[in-house]
Amino acid sequence: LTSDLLVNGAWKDKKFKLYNFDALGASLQIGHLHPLLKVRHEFRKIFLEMGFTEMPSNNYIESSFWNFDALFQPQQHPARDAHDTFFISEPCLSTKFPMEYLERVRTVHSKGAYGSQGYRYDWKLEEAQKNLLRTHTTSNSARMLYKLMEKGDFKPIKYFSIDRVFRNETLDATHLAEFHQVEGVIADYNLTLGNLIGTLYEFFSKLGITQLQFKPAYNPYTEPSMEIFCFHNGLEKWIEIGNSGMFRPEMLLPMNLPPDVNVIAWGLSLERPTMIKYCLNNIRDLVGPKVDM
Ligand SMILES: COC[C@@H]1[C@H](c2ccc(C#Cc3ccccc3)cc2)[C@@H]2CN(C(=O)Nc3ccc(OC4CC4)cc3)C[C@@H](O)[C@@H](O)CN12
Repeated sequence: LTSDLLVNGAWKDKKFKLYNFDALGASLQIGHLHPLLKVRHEFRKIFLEMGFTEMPSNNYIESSFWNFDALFQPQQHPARDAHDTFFISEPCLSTKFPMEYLERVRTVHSKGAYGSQGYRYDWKLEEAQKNLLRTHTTSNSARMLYKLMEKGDFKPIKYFSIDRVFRNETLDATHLAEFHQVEGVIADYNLTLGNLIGTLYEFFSKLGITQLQFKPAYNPYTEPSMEIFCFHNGLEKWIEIGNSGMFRPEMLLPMNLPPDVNVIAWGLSLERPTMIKYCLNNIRDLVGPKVDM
C-alpha cells in the first residue's frame, strides 16, 4: 500500500492480506550505549547494591585548595605543577573558601598540628586559589567529608563517584589527558585496614575478581596506601586494578572529624576494565574522533 495508491484510488482494485497485529516492527538502526557508559552502569549498580550513595561530581573545574591542599598534598609537590596538571586561566583563581577550615589546613601544612610535624614550609593562599581541571575525584570526597561536619554531628557514610578527571600526561595507546575515575569512600568509627581489604574483596568479587593481592604504595593523602592487583584469568597474569588507602589524620582532623573516625577509600579507572571487557588495545578505539591514520 503506497501513498500513490491511496491518492489515485487504485487501492480499491488491490488484494490485501489480513493485517498481522503480532508482527514485530522493522528493527531501526538507532543509537547504541557507549561501552564506557555500559561499564559505568555496572559499577554504579555494584556501589548501590553495597549501600553507597553517589556524590555530586559535575565540577570538572576545582580549586587547588580542594584538589591538593585539603588532601594534605604540599604546595611544592611535583604533581601540582603544570606538567601534570591543567591550570585554568579564566577564572584563574577561586576566592570563596571556608576560612576557618582553610586556616587549619594552612597550619597543618606549615607548622604541623594534631601531633603531625607538617611539611614546615610557607603555605601560600595564592597557590591554593589557583583553579585547575581536577586531577582526581578525591577532591569531591574531601568536599563531602568536610560537609559532614558542617552540621556539627558526625554520622557514618558510604559515598562513591564515577566521573571525568584530567591529567597533563604524555599521551600513548593507553593514556589520554583525561579518564574516568571510579572512587569509593567509607567514613565510620574505628575502621581498620582490615575493613578496607574486606570491602575491596566484596567490591571486586561483584566483578568476578576473587584473587587479590595488595602492595604497599604511597599517596600524599593516605597512610597506609596499597596498590591493588588481581590475577586476570583471561590475560593469564597479575594486573594492577586500582589504588587505595586510609585518609591521613592531617586531612581529616582539620575538617573537625572526630579523632576516632577513620576513612577508607579506593579508586580505579573506568577505561581499563572497559578496554579489557571489549578487548581493545588502543584507548582511542574507545574515545575520541574516529581518525583513519
Ligand atoms: C595515572 O593513572 C591513574 C589510573 C587509574 C587510577 C589510579 C588510582 C586511582 C586512585 C585512587 C585512590 C586512592 C586512595 C584513596 C582514594 C582514591 C584511581 C584511578 C588506573 C588504576 N588502574 C586501573 O583502573 N586498572 C584496572 C582496573 C580494573 C580492571 O578491571 C579488569 C576486569 C579486571 C582492570 C584494570 C591501574 C592501572 O591501570 C594504572 O596504570 C592506571 N591507573
